[in-house]
Amino acid sequence: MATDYKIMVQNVTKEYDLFKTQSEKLRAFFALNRKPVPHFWSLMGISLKIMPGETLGLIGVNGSGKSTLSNIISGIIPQTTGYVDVRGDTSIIAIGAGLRGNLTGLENIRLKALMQGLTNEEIDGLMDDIVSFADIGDFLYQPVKSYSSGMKSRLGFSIAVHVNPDILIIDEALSVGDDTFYQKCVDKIAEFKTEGKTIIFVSHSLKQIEMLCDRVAWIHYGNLKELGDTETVVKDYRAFVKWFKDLTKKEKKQFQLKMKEAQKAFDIDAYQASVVEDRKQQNPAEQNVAAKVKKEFYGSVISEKMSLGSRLLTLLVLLLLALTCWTNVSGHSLSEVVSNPSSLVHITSHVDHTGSLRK
Ligand SMILES: Nc1ncnc2c1ncn2[C@@H]1O[C@H](COP(=O)(O)OP(=O)(O)OP(=O)(O)O)[C@@H](O)[C@H]1O
Repeated sequence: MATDYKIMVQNVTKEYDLFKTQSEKLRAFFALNRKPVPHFWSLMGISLKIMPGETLGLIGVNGSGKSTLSNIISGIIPQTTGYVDVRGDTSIIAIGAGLRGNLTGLENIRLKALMQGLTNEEIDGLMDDIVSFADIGDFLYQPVKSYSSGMKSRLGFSIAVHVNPDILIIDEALSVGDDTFYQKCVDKIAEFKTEGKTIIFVSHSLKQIEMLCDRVAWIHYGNLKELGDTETVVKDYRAFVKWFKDLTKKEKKQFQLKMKEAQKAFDIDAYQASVVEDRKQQNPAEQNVAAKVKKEFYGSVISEKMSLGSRLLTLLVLLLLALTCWTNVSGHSLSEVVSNPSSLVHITSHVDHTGSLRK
């Protein structure tokens, strides 16, 4: 049944503005005439469903959008368009994901568990198990910023599997551990599978994918290239990797450039129009398709961009704030300044011998 899914992702896109510096970002924020900023579409319309108890693998070359998708599903970052329905609590394990560098391992355990909704008593009850699974010795009392990536992964994995999530998202976390820890994680994942939990498993290791996943989604430069049973998708992906490896250095560069250019040139309005057209063809009797699709695209997302009106309002508030501060410093009353703005340049306040501000 279509409603049986645990996770549904529909027409999900993710756009990044490519500012070179922070000051460029700030200038663009206050600019009233929007200069075109280079964009990059990390995801260009992903739709898929994940069933309860299923382990779905995410594969694809570096930068194809796997982490972006898993971060959107786990709620770490918002999508630009589209609908994401996650029916249950998620716990994401990526190398160091959600760990605070300045806090010790122990403090991180408590913080992450509290954020997952556990009480202090429940955390006390789990602490020994989490510590023993992570097995990082005295590093537990050190700030996480001093950890190696393997240690971060151990701690992150241990916390994530012990807070008992419905949905486990594992993003490359097994790639940095040693063999013993790797085996422990694989056993834990197998245990989760038998308990019927839903797992998203992101990995470059096709062997791990083949061993653990029921189905696989191949993400290819922001698109869902293939979704299907593990054997077929992994076979097709291997063929692509072989094809790519056989290219000359120049051809490889050209191919990558072409794919990245397509991600920069992606037209969200044209994509939306194509979704409307597909839907009309599939279901000619359906009414108000364009309006429905628009709602599905933007109904559940908060715009990350401010409208011109909001920017003008922010600018006005900041100016008023600056004026109030300056009026205060100048020692004049607000009504004086309003009736005679030039009084602002004549500061009447001074600091007396006790260090207090006097008018
Ligand atoms: N904050 C950001 N700003 C701009 N671009 C970003 C940002 N985060 C990710 N990207 C870009 O989005 C694309 C997808 O990145 P993502 O990390 O999802 O890929 P991935 O498939 O997980 O890669 P990998 O296998 O290397 O981990 C990349 O081209 C990346 O450079």
